[in-house]
Amino acid sequence: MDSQQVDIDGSVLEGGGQILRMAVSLSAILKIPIRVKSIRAGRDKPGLRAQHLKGLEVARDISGGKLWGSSLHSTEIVFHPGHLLGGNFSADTETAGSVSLLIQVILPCALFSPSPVHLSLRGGTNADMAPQIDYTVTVFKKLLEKFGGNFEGCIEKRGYFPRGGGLVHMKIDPVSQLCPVTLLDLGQVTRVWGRAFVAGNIHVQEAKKMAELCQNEIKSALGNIPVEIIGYKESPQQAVGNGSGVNLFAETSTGCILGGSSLGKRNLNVHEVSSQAVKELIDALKSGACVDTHSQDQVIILMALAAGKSSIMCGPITLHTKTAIHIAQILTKVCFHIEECSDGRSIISCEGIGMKAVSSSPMEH
Ligand SMILES: Nc1ncnc2c1ncn2[C@@H]1O[C@H](COP(=O)(O)OP(=O)(O)OP(=O)(O)O)[C@@H](O)[C@H]1O
Repeated sequence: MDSQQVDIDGSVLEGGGQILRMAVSLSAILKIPIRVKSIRAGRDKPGLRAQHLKGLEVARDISGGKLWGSSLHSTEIVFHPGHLLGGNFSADTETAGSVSLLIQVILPCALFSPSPVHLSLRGGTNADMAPQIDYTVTVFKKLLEKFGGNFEGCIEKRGYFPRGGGLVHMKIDPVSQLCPVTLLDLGQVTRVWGRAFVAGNIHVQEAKKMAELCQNEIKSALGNIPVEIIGYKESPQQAVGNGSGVNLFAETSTGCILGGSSLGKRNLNVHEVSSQAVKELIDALKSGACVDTHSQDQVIILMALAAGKSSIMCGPITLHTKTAIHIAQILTKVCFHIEECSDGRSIISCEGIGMKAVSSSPMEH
């Protein structure tokens, strides 16, 4: 290991799990040993939760690295990466801990592995405070494709709070380099689609009602464009436990894709669940930003690693995005610029480092 160990403060800005995920991914890709302290100090229950722990363990394995301090509730870890590997990897959060957040830490590593990476990930597929898996395989996938990356995702089983138990398979193809992306014009909305789902002991009529409500609200907000929201019940073979929610997506004439989503909760009725998702989507579209508030922080790592200048029109910069930029700047030394427009939007740009994948690995997993 020739680089010096870098200290990362997990309490800065958002102070959540994203700091750990980004730091570990970049550490593995750039082969920079790190120590992350004060992990999730900004959260009610600081330290590693199952989802963070399992993500770390796969990052360790995919990078042939060494990990110290990785136990539940630990607030400090040391990670020394080795060489990235292709092959098969699996993780199980054993809770409703989000599969999408496992993907957030593993996928960037897999992009720079010497051969395809196959993942089998168990946990919550549609969990709160995280991308629903539908968002990852639709919105994030399309954005990743713009950077020249790709993956195939297969949702074999869905899992909800509190049991989890969902199962997602992914195949991630390595890139030689990521290409930079310019997204400055939202264009016109050309199509909205989505799904309202229920599973377990919730009646299919709830899903159908949510779909109808979303369809009507979107039509009245956006006018005469194709809108197709389906409502259905997951079969018992396709889902573990009870759950419900909505995932909406909009595509525009300039190739942008934005999402809005919500999850059913005991104290929310179908009107509230559908309105939440519609509001998220319509607010994002009305802001004129080319990415929604959630993708905003998720593309930062791709921008930093791409070969050349990326510029993306965003809405007001979120704390998650500021945090992602902070970590990317420490580890890649890339300088991000934020240009504030008079209408409240912001353009994030940076000259990425042009990270190259290694062409062969000493040992496959
Ligand atoms: N509804 C949503 N749709 C898409 N992405 C989401 C959604 N909600 C949250 N995210 C994304 O999930 C990630 C959550 O990061 P955060 O630091 O809060 O992680 P965490 O691991 O859940 O940790 P913690 O429990 O410490 O908050 C961010 O990338 C955020 O953009």
